[in-house]
Amino acid sequence: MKSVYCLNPISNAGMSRFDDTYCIADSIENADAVLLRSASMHEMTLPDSLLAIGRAGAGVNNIPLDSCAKKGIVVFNTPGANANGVKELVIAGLMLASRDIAGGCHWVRENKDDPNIAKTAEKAKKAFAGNEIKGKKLGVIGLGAIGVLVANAASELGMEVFGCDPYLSIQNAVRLSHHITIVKDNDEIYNQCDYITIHVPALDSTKGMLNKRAFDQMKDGVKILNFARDILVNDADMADALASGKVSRYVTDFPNPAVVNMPGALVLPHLGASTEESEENCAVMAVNQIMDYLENGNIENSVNYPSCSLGYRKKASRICVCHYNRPNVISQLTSLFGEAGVNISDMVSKSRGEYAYAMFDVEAPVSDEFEKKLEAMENIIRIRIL
Ligand SMILES: NC(=O)C1=CN([C@@H]2O[C@H](COP(=O)(O)OP(=O)(O)OC[C@H]3O[C@@H](n4cnc5c(N)ncnc54)[C@H](O)[C@@H]3O)[C@@H](O)[C@H]2O)C=CC1
Ligand SMILES: O=C(O)C(=O)COP(=O)(O)O
Repeated sequence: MKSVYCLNPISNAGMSRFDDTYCIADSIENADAVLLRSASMHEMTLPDSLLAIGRAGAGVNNIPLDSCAKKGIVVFNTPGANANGVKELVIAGLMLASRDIAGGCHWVRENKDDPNIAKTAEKAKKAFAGNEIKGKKLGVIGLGAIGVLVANAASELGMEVFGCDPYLSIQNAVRLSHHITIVKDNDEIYNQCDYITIHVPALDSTKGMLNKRAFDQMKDGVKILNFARDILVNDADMADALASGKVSRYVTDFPNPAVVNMPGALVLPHLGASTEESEENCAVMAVNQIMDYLENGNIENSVNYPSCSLGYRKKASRICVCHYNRPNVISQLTSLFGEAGVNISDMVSKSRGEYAYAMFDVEAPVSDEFEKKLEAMENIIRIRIL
């Protein structure tokens, strides 16, 4: 029986795919797999039993990817599965930044006991007037699953859209509307856009990228949207930019003690992916990937190991090897197979940075002694015999 532990509630659309060879554990101890959304795993002690982590979502800055790789724990995410949910909220964010919808609603609530509210509203409304987004320039930083959808939707709404992504993938490039202007660096976006929305992962290289240097290049009164991660924006510099009027609105999906106290900031409680549809899509994708890894050893959409597949397991045994990406590992493995008289009927080997993964289908079951020999080899992180 394989044991799965959930650190966050995961949609039943995904959980119901687990058959009776799985149990949902109430502790991480002895778990084979963990499923989660935004819970942080950085301070957790992970059991030796843990083989896989499935992030039902895109961002993986809540998971210690490298220390997991070193323990042979494969971490998966669900690319694109919640992108439409986020796109729709970003479009709402553009409206919230342009029209004082929040201020207007607040005024109505505050005046709810006024019997003449209909008449008073007609006088009060001028305080909440705004601008239209049509014809304005939008800069999209990061043209991944979400950025492309936001760029295309904003263009459909009549905005002039500029996008920047130094690592733009071919798949995303072909999804991008031909109305979008691709620029070479973010400075071109900072210089000319009325609205800027950021859709990059939280990495050491992107942390604090929207800072004083960036704000100084922007147009006065620029509106910033952050539905990616709070640490992408330098909060102290944002507070100054809002106070000086350089930034006229900051719409963010990430409350923290600094941002909730900034006048001009409109803060949502991380709602981007909180739609029934996104929760279902992410859960189904995460569970499918975890089941395929636990049952067949196949890796799809991992963020710390390469993609690697031999399809469904049909032979007597499948040997799956997490190892360091160093010379000679595969030849040493295949020599050991040869010495033990184990015939390989199919194999695949892939690498990703410092780590690599290999799978061997063999004709006959292998002994415990053979497994121990494989485990004892240099540069081997984990051996799994299925
Ligand atoms: N508010 C919410 O609920 C959600 C937030 N997110 C956040 O949004 C981020 C993006 O999500 P997806 O679009 O699905 O991911 P993705 O991986 O499809 O796209 C990220 C894009 O950023 C690009 N990129 C990386 N560094 C860059 C840089 N310095 N400048 C410009 N582009 C750069 C990459 O090349 C990639 O195309 C996630 O990492 C996550 O932090 C994702 C889903 C929900
Ligand atoms: O997928 C992401 O990166 C998100 O930020 C969504 O997070 P959530 O699953 O809503 O906790």
